[in-house]
Amino acid sequence: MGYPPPMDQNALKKQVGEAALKYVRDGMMLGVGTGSTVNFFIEALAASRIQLKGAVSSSEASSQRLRAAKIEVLELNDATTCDVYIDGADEVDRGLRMIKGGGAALTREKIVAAASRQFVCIADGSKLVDVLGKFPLPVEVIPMARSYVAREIVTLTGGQPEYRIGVKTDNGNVILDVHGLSITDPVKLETDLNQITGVVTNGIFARRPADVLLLGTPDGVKTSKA
Ligand SMILES: O=C[C@H](O)[C@H](O)[C@H](O)COP(=O)(O)O
Repeated sequence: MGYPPPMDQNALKKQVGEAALKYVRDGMMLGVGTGSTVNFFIEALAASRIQLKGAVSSSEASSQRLRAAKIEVLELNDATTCDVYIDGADEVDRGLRMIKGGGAALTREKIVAAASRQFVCIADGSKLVDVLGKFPLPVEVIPMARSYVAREIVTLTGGQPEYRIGVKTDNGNVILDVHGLSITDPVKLETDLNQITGVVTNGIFARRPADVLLLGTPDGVKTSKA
């Protein structure tokens, strides 16, 4: 006996999900992301006494969880803006730029993030990287353009796009995951990929990075600001 057992990834996700409550106040319009880390945040929010004005959700899955927690979910068009957006990431760098979309929710996430005053990213320590791209980059594509877009991505990036078989986004589109990238200029690649006809959006969040990163580590939650 002596040393406590190491914290597993889920314990670290729970830790940051709970820590994110600090950024949420009564009367706020809250943007809510998608994924296992956000699910811990929704649990913590449901158990808290915080009375929101409402929430805007980035996926059908998160909307269901919010409603189950008796939190009113509004359309972004009705809410107009969100005070804070809380979401996870598949990778995040020290400039608080991210890769997102491992759960196929990237487009709605990017929209809600864009319409929010503050973006708080919550992630376990394994998500922190020096250079984005080890995690295959998700790109949401209009179904009929899939092969064309895949060829254009090869030409543009040299990466290898892989069709995420059996997955349809909440917007009715498909996902290409691009392997083999080392993204040294995330703003440029985010912009360039979005110029390919048939791309809805890609999972680089660099033009609108997070404002705050809460990183779960065995030594506690580490906070970084942009
Ligand atoms: O599409 C999914 C989202 O971008 C998630 O935020 C991302 O995949 C991280 O998910 P998790 O918290 O489950 O690691």
